[in-house]
Amino acid sequence: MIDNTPLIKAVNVRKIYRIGQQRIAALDNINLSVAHGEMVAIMGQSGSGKTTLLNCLSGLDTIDEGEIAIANQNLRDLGDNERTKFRARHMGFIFQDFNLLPVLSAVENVELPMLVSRVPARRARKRALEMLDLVGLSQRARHRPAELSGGQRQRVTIARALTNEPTIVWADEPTGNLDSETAQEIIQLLMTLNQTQHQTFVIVTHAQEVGKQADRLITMRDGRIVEQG
Ligand SMILES: Nc1ncnc2c1ncn2[C@@H]1O[C@H](COP(=O)(O)OP(=O)(O)OP(=O)(O)O)[C@@H](O)[C@H]1O
Repeated sequence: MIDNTPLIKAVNVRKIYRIGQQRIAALDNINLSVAHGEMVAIMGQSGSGKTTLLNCLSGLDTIDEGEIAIANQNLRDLGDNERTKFRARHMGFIFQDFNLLPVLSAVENVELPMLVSRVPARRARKRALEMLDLVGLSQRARHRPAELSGGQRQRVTIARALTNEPTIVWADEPTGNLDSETAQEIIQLLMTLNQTQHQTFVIVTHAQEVGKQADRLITMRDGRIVEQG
């Protein structure tokens, strides 16, 4: 049977930040659906709510109104611990600043989420090496982050995000700390993973190139989606 349910569904989502008397509607009536295998870019000016949207969709942050369902699971129905487990099982994350552990080698960084999920050590090592191969870094498996270039570090982060075969990978400014040539390589890698592995990506970015190459571009302004091409 064909599964037509969207992988990500957000209905009338609002998120308010309160600082003293001030209320900021960081997300204002967001409605959004993302299908399995889509590559979606979220763009918009600084402060328009992109990171807030990513954090709310991924359950890192809570919402004030509306509903968010991921793979048919309403996030509201999960307690904190359950939400953490749900994230570990279904989601991978890529951030601008890589978030790699400096004392671990590339392969150890990549296998970490698997060891946390209690994958046996030998299997985790094998898969981590396969993932590093997939992102073109097999020759650097024993290097620590400080011994890698920015682009190579981001490849390690991407390999780590994909190890647990996540349903969705969220990326917040994945090329933000990279020069334009390296950024283009990373975008190309994400596109290839989207096409060959059918990996669903939701990417917050300022890079026009990502917006142009994604299946769909969502533009935000003042907490609202103003365009969903
Ligand atoms: N923890 C917080 N407390 C209060 N206000 C916040 C908080 N986080 C974000 N905001 C406000 O919410 C709005 C949306 O912020 P957000 O970080 O989502 O924007 P963004 O589009 O990701 O910006 P940038 O491109 O600069 O990263 C902004 O007005 C911001 O000042």
